[in-house]
Amino acid sequence: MNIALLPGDGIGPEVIEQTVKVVKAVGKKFGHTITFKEAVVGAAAIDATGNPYPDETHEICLQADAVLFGAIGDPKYDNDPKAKVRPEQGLLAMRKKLGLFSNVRPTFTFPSLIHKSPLKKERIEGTDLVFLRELTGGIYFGEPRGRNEQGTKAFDTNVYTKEEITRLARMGFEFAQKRRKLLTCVDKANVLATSRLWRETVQELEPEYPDVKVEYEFVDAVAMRLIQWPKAYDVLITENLFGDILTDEASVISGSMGLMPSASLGTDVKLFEPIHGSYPQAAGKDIANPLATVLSAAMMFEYAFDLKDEAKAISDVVNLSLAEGVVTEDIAEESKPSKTSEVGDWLAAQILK
Ligand SMILES: NC(=O)c1ccc[n+]([C@@H]2O[C@H](COP(=O)([O-])OP(=O)(O)OC[C@H]3O[C@@H](n4cnc5c(N)ncnc54)[C@H](O)[C@@H]3O)[C@@H](O)[C@H]2O)c1
Ligand SMILES: CC(C)[C@H](C(=O)O)[C@@H](O)C(=O)O
Ligand SMILES: [Mg+2]
Repeated sequence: MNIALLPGDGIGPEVIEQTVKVVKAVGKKFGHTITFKEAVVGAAAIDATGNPYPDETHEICLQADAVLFGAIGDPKYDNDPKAKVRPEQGLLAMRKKLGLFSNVRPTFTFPSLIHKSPLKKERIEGTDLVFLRELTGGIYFGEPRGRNEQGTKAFDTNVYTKEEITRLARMGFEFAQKRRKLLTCVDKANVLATSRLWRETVQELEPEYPDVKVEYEFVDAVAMRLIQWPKAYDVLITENLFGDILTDEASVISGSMGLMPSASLGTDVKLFEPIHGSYPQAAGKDIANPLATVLSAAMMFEYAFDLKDEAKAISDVVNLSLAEGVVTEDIAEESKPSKTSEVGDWLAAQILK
């Protein structure tokens, strides 16, 4: 297996480093030869080449069997709205050029962490839902975008084609068929033309999947119901921006942003990334939670290589680390939290035990 590593910025390199330890341990235990090739992306790539997603990085991704991505983003760009080149452009260009149209973002609870969520135990215990966030369309990419000549007016355009909606929705139906057979289409069809096309398209597909029950809900209502009664959901499909926002919200159910993994799937190579960002306040401090990225590697074994035992070996040791309290400060109890690097070492050692 040839894996491209894109650590990126902030805590990205630290969480990727721990994940590599875990992936290497899995390779050793199960007898896989795994090679890694590192490439720059984000602010690190701007510093090195002027381009947040250089051609060389793209080539390395295309040649890989899977990509592991850390995070991008740097306060020097976040605080300068006039910056012409931004790390986030690298992330978006990467998703677009690699054809990663579906970002699979599961939300689940960890038995030993239920009490870390600010939400009531009985509401969240047993939550098991998955968002399929459309990733290469919508307002993130629509044209025209920009400002008027005077710079006093700014605009973004939300665009979706039927084809873009159909391929994401079909994936949603297929996920639902393998799970609890409930699909929720999240939109704002009472206001937006794009959302009405989403609703219409999904309605047209319904007869092809008679075993799947489909519900249509407005995004504002889902924002509320998601934390009020998360167990009401199974598979949710939605556009790029709504999915971005709702999945950060959903991370509260599990207890920390540092826990939630994702898989970006599409037409070509598959990419695996935590849902969190570069958490600049923690960069270089060895305190960030590496588990979202480690669990993204579990998704890699499952989705890219169809190796379920290897994926389970990772999720099992993650659960063990949580139960035994070998965790970073965001989820640690009063006892001394472990460092990012200590969690990585512990997980790798456990896998090889
Ligand atoms: N996919 C990505 O690369 C991605 C995603 C989101 C944000 N960003 C970028 O990251 C930068 C920071 O953005 P932000 O502060 O809004 O989001 P963020 O996800 O980096 O951090 C938000 C908060 O979540 C928590 N958190 C995030 N990751 C954690 C981890 N591994 N362990 C423990 N706690 C964690 C922290 O409390 C943090 O303050 C920005 O430049 C933004 O553009 C990148
Ligand atoms: C950094 C940003 C462009 C990105 C997004 O909005 O997709 C992030 O929030 C994410 O969730 O991966
Ligand atoms: Mg986000």
